[in-house]
Amino acid sequence: MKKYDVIVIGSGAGLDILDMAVEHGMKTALIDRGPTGGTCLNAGCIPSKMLIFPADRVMEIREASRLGISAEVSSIDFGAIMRRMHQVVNDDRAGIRRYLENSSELEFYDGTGEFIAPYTLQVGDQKLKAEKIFIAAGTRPLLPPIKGLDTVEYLNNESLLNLTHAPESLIIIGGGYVGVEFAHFFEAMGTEVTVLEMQSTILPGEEPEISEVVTRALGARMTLLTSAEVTATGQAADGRIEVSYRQSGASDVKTISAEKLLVAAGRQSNADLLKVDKGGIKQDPNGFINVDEYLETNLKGIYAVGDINGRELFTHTGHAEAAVAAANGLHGQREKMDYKASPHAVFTHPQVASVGLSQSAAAKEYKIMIGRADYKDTALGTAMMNEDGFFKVILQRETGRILGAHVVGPWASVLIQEVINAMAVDGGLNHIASGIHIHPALSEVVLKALSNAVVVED
Ligand SMILES: Cc1cc2nc3c(=O)[nH]c(=O)nc-3n(C[C@H](O)[C@H](O)[C@H](O)COP(=O)(O)OP(=O)(O)OC[C@H]3O[C@@H](n4cnc5c(N)ncnc54)[C@H](O)[C@@H]3O)c2cc1C
Ligand SMILES: NC(=O)c1ccc[n+]([C@@H]2O[C@H](COP(=O)([O-])OP(=O)(O)OC[C@H]3O[C@@H](n4cnc5c(N)ncnc54)[C@H](O)[C@@H]3O)[C@@H](O)[C@H]2O)c1
Repeated sequence: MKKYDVIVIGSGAGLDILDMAVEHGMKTALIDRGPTGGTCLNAGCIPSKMLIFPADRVMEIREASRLGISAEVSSIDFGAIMRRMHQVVNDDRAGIRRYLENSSELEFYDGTGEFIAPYTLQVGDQKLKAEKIFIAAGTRPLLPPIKGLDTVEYLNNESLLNLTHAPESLIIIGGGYVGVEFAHFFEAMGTEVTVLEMQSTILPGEEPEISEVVTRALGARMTLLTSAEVTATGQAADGRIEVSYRQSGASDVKTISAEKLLVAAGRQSNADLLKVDKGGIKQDPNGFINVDEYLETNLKGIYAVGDINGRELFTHTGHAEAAVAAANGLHGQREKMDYKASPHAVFTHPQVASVGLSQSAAAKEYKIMIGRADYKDTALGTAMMNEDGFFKVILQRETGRILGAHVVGPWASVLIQEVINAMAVDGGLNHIASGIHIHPALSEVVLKALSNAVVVED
């Protein structure tokens, strides 16, 4: 049995904690089954955005005609786009691996860890023990209960990265984050795309008016079927994938087919691979690890951060949680994880970004004011001839504190940042307005939305 001060499981957000433990001279082990660097680097944020950036350029070229520029995409080297993505991912992964394998300050266990008792893990034939354990073992693609799915060759966010040509047609199950980001990418690459979403709208977690804008924009480029639950899949003799779905209210089942199928139906916790139940660690009914506001599990000294605690499945949140868990677990502090200004962005076309409460959630808890400005209300938005983009803020009526903000349109993920910063310090209009805004920049839409805030009657 090898004894450590600290064991970290997972090389995504877990690496932050590993670094801090090593910096403090603690005897530290990392267990990771790979690919090194975790989901974000290998099959999530990085490869998807390496692909979406060229897709955004395709859309700029297609949309240039409304500015009087006549241009068209004459050809796309899909292979080159994929190779560039692999190069970036492989280089980064190799760099992390070199550090893990060569560092004399930590011990790297390259394999699947399993709890065999509280505070005790096994990797292969090695047994490890520590009083401080940080679980950052992430999630994997969820396989929805669809008849026949195990008999067809479907893609997920990992396997699609191995495509060498853009499929002629693609059906995507799920109109959430992964679904709408890859729908944008593949359509821009020339694929005929159909998205099936069982909720009544795509991006069901966003403000309804934001989902509407995205639906209009993507709907002009592809088929979007909402309230459509996929019930069965099969493979036709010619290799095409058949997908059967029922739309709510309809009694008949319809079947469509395509060259490829992408399953983008959510994520499943990796806590089962880690056998956390044998370690006495409690999970919720969906298998995510229960943590308190300090990110500690039911066992003292064992923390769970990132996707595996099921709170928010975003890289930036995982890193913020890692900082809190490290402060508590390594430095003996009592810091609570604060999600109030935890944002997200969806890199589809148009981009979506959001932070804090939705309008309906805010109205349940507070008396509110709403401010909205369209991109076209600003000089640059007018120059861009942007018709649909807007920025919405939700304020607490009595205090003017920002409770939430929601954006759809170009650079949404960047525009929202100043609101995130203001929210992090419980700020309002004054926090945003105290900085002079460059004219004529798109950031004026943020200031305009806040200045337009009006009382919403209960
Ligand atoms: C297609 C896609 C695009 C995304 N885009 C974005 C984005 O743009 N922005 C954003 O913020 N988020 C994005 N996300 C979400 C983001 O990737 C995740 O929230 C983040 O990677 C989770 O990090 P983590 O450290 O919790 O887990 P992971 O990065 O998944 O790391 C877990 C590690 O633990 C290892 N592991 C698991 N079980 C064991 C075990 N038993 N023993 C040893 N090792 C184990 C795994 O192999 C893995 O290396 C995206 C996700 C997907 C799927
Ligand atoms: N830009 C980003 O930050 C980003 C990008 C991609 C993924 N992510 C993270 O990864 C997570 C997983 O993404 P995701 O898109 O796989 O999950 P998701 O939960 O966002 O969306 C899955 C969708 O699939 C639908 N669905 C499930 N079963 C279905 C069926 N049988 N028929 C039709 N529709 C069905 C669900 O209703 C849901 O809307 C996200 O929640 C997010 O946290 C983040």
